[in-house]
Amino acid sequence: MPPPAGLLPWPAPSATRLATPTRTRPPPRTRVRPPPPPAPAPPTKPPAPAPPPPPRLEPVARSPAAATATLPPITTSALSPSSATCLECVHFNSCSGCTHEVDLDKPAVLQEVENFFNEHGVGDFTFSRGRLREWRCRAKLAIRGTPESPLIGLYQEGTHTVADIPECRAHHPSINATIKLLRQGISELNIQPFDEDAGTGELRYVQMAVTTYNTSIPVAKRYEQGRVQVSLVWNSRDEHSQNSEKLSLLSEFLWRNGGAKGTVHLIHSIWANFQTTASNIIFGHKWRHLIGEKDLWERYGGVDISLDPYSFGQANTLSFNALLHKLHKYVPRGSTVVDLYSGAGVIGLSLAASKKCRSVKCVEINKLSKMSFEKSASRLPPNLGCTITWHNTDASVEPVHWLKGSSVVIVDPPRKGLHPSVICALQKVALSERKSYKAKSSPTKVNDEKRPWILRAREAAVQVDSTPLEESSGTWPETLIYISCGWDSFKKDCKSLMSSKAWHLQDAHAFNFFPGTDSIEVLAIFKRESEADQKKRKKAKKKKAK
Ligand SMILES: C[S@@+](CC[C@H](N)C(=O)[O-])C[C@H]1O[C@@H](n2cnc3c(N)ncnc32)[C@H](O)[C@@H]1O
Repeated sequence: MPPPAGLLPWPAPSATRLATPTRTRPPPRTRVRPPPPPAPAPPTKPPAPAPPPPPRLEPVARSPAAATATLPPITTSALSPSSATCLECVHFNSCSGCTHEVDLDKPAVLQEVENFFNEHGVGDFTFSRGRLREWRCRAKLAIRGTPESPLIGLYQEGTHTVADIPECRAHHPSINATIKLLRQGISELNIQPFDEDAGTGELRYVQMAVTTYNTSIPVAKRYEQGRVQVSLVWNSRDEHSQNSEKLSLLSEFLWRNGGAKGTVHLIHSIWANFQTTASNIIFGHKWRHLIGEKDLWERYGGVDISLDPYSFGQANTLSFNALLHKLHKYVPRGSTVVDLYSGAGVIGLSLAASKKCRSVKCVEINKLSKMSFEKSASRLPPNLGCTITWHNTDASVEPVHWLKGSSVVIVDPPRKGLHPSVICALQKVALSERKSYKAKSSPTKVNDEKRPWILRAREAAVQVDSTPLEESSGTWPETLIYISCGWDSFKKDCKSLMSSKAWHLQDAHAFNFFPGTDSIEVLAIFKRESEADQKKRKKAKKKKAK
């Protein structure tokens, strides 16, 4: 996945960090700026009126529904005029969030990605350019400076100096509007921004997450009018600490001016997180819901998904929906699915609802995602006939256990890619050793289970629906769907998976999840190679060699 949120990497299970940009954002690159305009030719006739400035938004703002249902992917050969593809952000020089100012519709890595897939036999690779500005629906921002002049933004390249970014072109407009209100509140209420060196101050970070799912307005307006779940990271132990009065005042200020009764209803809800450690870790363990609706709902892959502020959420809502739309096509109806690195189970739940899956197992290391999973599962249509489970465990420990009984495996790991043990398990179950795995590990009786981590995962599991899971079936994955935000790690993992001839790459698509950066999101579909397939391939190769 991604360049950091507000340009951070995927949050680690219990400790999300706003590390310096060199660690958390895409690797620094030479900044790409538009070439200077050519010198004007001597006028031969009266000059034409100056062209209008490029629109702030793309000509047609794509609604979430449009992104998921109707629009075909825009391939690299259908690029729009360059005027609409520039960043034009006043913060480009000081902010480390974006590395590219031009050609936002073609991340620099795209050509390499396309070549890689072509070389590996993928004929119909597609690239979906998505929305180029105002795409970021989740941001984590540091708050520094003084009450009179607060700085709300990202660290400058390689430093802990915060660049103030009120006019960020990547942020959803509601995030920028909320930042403006927050700045006003900090000044009016004399809130002390955090001082990292001294460890003093009150407000350390803010996380903003936009929901674009508001059924009381027409679909076409939902994206533009998204509302923000604001999480204030407060430098105290809890809500009873000395300075907590100011936290209440600040949240009341925000709600009065941007909440349900404000002139514009901008803010969905306000949360507090309490964090006092001297480290870079953004969030502490205590969360409190302060004002507004407690649950934030978004529509992903055709289902309602609840995302608590401590659960992982994708930054680019529209592009993620486009990816899900594509992904669903590769999952046969009636599949048994395992969703490794599942977060709150968005992918698994959406498949359970739309593909009549017989079972869906979600495996996630962050125990805090469990509540979001449960809430989302409670909104699935009744009588799906699918057993859906969510397990709080490390996917890299005994991964074969999770692959057993599934016809489709989905992996969506953090940027560093798959753990070697997961790659190894995927290779083994697809090759001859799968026979011995069958013999060794099925059917597993709960009573006989000696592995404490498996037992812990089972204890922490949530099961929806009462249909018994067909764990004992001898099924092993035939399809592997790999979603990646880390191109370099993906290439490495892809080569490992294919090197053993266990899997072959069938299809691949890329999505412009992070315009303005050199990161790209990849959806790759692998199929297990049967012995017959292998023989056929070898035969064809020999024939070609002759
Ligand atoms: C890129 S996110 C994908 C989340 C989910 N697929 C989604 O789209 O919402 C990666 C997820 O993997 C989880 N994760 C990281 N390491 C893990 C591990 N070793 N085992 C299981 N989950 C892990 C993270 O907590 C995070 O939720």
